[in-house]
Amino acid sequence: MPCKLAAGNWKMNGLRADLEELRALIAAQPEPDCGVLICPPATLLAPMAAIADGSRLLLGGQDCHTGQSGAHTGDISAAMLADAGARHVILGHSERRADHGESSDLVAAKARAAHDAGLTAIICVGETEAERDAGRTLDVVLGQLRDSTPKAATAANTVIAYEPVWAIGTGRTPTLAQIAEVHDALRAAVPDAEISLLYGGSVKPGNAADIFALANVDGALVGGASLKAADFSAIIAALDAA
Ligand SMILES: O=C[C@H](O)COP(=O)(O)O
Repeated sequence: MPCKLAAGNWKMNGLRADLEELRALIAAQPEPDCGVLICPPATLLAPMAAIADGSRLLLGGQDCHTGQSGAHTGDISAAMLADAGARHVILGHSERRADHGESSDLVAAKARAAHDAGLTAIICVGETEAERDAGRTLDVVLGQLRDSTPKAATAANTVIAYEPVWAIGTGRTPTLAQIAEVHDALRAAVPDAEISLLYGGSVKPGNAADIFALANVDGALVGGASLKAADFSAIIAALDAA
């Protein structure tokens, strides 16, 4: 059975003052049944690792380079993330595909680097609104899955996150039937049937339970609602109850 995971992506948000939210989250959810992961900006990984020491909270990065070291100014490697306390890394988020022109081939190379460093790669896929309107959702999502996922991916080293681009940060979510259609197709296509499938895109305390009730949704990749301990804690509780 795939592992349940509530993953928070802080994106380019968070200063040291915001570490209080992490302390509050650990206090609110000391013994979650599901995996709980926070992916902060790289600047907060080490202080978060110190706070999370002895708790069940997992930490992750938001991107990594394809190499483990070298002359790549401004980049960060999977080995560095692991050294700072990360167990996971988000790869191929639509914001990186759009802002940095990342291709699925590059995402696959980054995923191999993550695996080599012992990290679990959270590989993101998702269609734009124009692609959905053109009836291309499954073609786009399954194509990204095929091209972004290393052949050696297993449930032990890979998680897939379905994030419709038009639902990210907009307050709009697909219908439950639309989420189910994509997740059912992903389940049939992943190289290991035990790989966890996360939904992401405007997940909030108010809609989490309905999304988590879907058969092939094993958790969520949460942006805005992961920044506040109270909201993310409610989403974790909904996943534990599903
Ligand atoms: O990585 C998280 C997703 O992009 C979702 O962000 P959101 O929950 O703010 O819509």
